[in-house]
Amino acid sequence: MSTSAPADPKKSAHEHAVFLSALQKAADAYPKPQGVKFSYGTAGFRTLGERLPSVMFCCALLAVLRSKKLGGAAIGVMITASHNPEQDNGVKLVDPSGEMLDPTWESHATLLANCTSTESLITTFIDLAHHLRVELDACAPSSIIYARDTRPSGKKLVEAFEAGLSAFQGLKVVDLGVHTTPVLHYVVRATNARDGEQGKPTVEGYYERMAGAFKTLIGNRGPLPTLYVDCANGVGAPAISTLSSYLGTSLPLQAMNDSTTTPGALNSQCGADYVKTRQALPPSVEDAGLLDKPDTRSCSLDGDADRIIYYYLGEGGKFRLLDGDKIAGLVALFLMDLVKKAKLGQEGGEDTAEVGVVQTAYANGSSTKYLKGRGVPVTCVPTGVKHLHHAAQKYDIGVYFEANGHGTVLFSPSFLSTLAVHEPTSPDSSTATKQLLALSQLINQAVGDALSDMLLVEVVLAHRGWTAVEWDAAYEDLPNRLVKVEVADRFLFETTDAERKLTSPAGLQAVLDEAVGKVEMGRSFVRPSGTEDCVRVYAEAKTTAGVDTLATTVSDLVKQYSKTQ
Ligand SMILES: CC(=O)N[C@H]1[C@@H](OP(=O)(O)O)O[C@H](CO)[C@@H](O)[C@@H]1O
Ligand SMILES: [Mg+2]
Repeated sequence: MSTSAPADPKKSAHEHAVFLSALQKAADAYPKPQGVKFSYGTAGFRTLGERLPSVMFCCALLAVLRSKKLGGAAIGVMITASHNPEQDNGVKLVDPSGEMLDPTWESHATLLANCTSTESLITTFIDLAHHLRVELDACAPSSIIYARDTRPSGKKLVEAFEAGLSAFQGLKVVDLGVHTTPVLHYVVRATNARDGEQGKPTVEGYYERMAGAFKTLIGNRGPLPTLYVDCANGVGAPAISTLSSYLGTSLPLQAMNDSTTTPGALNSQCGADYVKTRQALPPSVEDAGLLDKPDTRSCSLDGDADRIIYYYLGEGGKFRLLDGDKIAGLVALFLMDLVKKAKLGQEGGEDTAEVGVVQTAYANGSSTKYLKGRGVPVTCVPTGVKHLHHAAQKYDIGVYFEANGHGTVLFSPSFLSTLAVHEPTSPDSSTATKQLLALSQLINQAVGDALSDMLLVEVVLAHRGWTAVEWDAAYEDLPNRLVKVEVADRFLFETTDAERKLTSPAGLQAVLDEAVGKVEMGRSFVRPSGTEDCVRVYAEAKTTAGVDTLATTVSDLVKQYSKTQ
């Protein structure tokens, strides 16, 4: 197994035998359920919580392997199923930088999770370690940080995960307990950073850094009007309560849907996904009548608090959605103004930094037009945060958001170095430079984060002196529809051009183009979901009638072509 000669072969062989026996004993308690095929997708493993104990065990083995492979760097493990129903759960690994697991390791996770016996699991694991040239002995350091959300199945899944860890000697293990997904990503990133340059690697460090930067940015503009936060009855509820205590009076937060113990309440009739897909208020928020007061804004988090959607009631009590696209527009233009004011160029010249926005094909056409019309470079990438994150890293300041409210803003290391040594030539440029530095601390640099994004929106609104109404005035969304179509085999559907065109089934794209051409300002695309067993159809058009026709026509064509293959 080892490529280098062990110092004491006898001792080493003995240790290995002890390890194998411990692994076998632990694994026997977590057999793979029969008839289930697990797959590590965009968001890790995700299915009914009761099916996942064996997967959790495997994830412990893989996390240790990855940490040892990376010289003992801390690897994160998050147990959550985000916006999915309460009975679901899931698990994903987080790389040392706080980003999603390296995609080349996803197949290793799938391989381990599908082993049907303890023997095959152990053989597969040992072979994998050999193939990846990883030393499994206790001398090779390994460090794991894990957390879970509030789902009832979480506790048992943590036990299964810990059973996997227990087979190894000399691990450094940190159990953060019940926290949001972005907290876990932050702590992993900060733990692996040099000299605390990403903040203190603790939960307290996360809240302190964010709240401190917020107070700096708000200055004497506070206290802001109360913000109503729908917590989806998930882990966002305790997180909002903790954040509130750090914020003091600078931003009064009133939590709604904050019951984490009511059975079945999680993500039910509330939360960011509900609001975005239904384009309506959660019934509980409507009943509370809180938004009837003028200019009151509200937001919804998802079940693990990495997504956020804003909304308010406009003229005549009409529901108005402020989604990920609207957040990206608000934030990108604010950052561009700050970069300009900071005069980062030579001898007080103007901007040298590029602020870009990354979207997916789900971004509303009006948002893309709005950004491009204001000189903001826009990149379109396939669905999934890892694609957006990587594309955003190419800009000095990369703003990325999925329309559903998952996103963040990344500051490149070279841009941050420029800011750090910049010598402002005027009070305005000095203020803007300080504000950009504070923003880089406010905004989660590892992953989309509902709490940090919420504070970012509040900062921009306060600086602009805007309510939700002025923010919303940027552009009018084109009417749009998102439809799920159930087909026998969604993998028949293959895409190209950032998922905007189909290459299979043969001939379908040509008839789709024809259908789109018949509708004024029509746009539509079809792709297989990466997280659910369905094909998704997106359509938008100038009018509601047009978009309804287009969505129905395209869905019908999808059904028809899925049968003719
Ligand atoms: C249209 C849509 O909202 N798709 C979601 C959904 O992906 P699908 O591959 O479409 O199932 O879940 C992903 C993971 O949470 C998220 O990144 C993505 O935005
Ligand atoms: Mg989520």
